[in-house]
Amino acid sequence: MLKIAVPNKGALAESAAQMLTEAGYHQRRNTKDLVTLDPDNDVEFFYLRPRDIAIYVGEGTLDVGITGRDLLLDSGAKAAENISLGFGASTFRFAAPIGAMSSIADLAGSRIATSYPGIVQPYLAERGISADVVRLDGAVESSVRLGVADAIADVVETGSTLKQADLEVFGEPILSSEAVLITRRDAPEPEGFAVFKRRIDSVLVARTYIMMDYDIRVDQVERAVELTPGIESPTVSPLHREGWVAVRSMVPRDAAQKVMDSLFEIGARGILVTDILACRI
Ligand SMILES: Nc1ncnc2c1ncn2[C@@H]1O[C@H](COP(=O)(O)OP(=O)(O)OP(=O)(O)O)[C@@H](O)[C@H]1O
Ligand SMILES: O=P(O)(O)OC[C@H]1O[C@H](OP(=O)(O)OP(=O)(O)O)[C@H](O)[C@@H]1O
Ligand SMILES: [Mg+2]
Repeated sequence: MLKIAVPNKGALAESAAQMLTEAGYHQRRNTKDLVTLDPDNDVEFFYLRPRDIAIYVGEGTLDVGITGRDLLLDSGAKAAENISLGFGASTFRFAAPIGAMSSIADLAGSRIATSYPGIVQPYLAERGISADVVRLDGAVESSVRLGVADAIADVVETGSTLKQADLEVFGEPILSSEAVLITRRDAPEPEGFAVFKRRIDSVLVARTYIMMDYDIRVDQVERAVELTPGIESPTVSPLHREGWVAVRSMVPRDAAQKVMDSLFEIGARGILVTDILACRI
């Protein structure tokens, strides 16, 4: 049975559970549940702190995990990223009081508060910057005002927490993070992982693409198909009306409106877009 670690709370928990539900897995009913068995799919889910998930997977106690790329790197665990999951996006950045620092060289000799010393320490060492890293559990933005640090390195999503603390980012982003699927590094693929991965891949495809149907004159099919090449190749079916065909093709969701405009301009009619609920590509 495949053992899968899922964030029990925090920024990634809800989206992870949603993705697993879309992939056809049974998720816990109560947010206090620690474990859920899904015997129909031969998997077991363990709800853990996102920060601890890479440790369990790296040790081989659990086969697969969903966590943040930043948490994976910070842990130093023997786990590797398998697929990025397209949610929980954030950047990891240095910040300091407005006007105080403008490049990472300004960090030399300073105190830097962070919950991610496993990322910050090697980052500074590689650049030959010597600074004191102060490890805090959370609410790192308050540390400068409270006098325990001169700068911070933390997760930034909207930037509103930094703003509230009168801090501003400086230097290049240390890292771009998002939720990732992880497995043990340098280990054989766990039994059942291929099916699990295919199901997750399918959710990603179903979210990224829509299905587009339209009718077009035969003499315009080649131009239309260039606009909607699909993944393999579009389906072209005859229509009862002489000289016309029906085309069905998958189109990236974010391009759908533009593609419809272009199709309409070359004479396509009855252009319909539908969501893909599930798929195997
Ligand atoms: N707005 C956000 N705030 C915090 N983390 C975010 C945000 N957006 C995405 N993430 C990602 O979520 C993960 C951190 O999750 P979470 O905040 O639950 O962990 P934590 O900070 O260690 O735990 P907690 O906040 O419960 O103490 C990281 O991978 C981070 O990049
Ligand atoms: O850029 P923003 O949209 O403001 O989001 C980033 C903030 O959110 C997170 O904190 P979280 O709520 O996880 O609390 P924590 O600091 O206690 O972990 C993160 O640590 C930042 O503080
Ligand atoms: Mg947090």
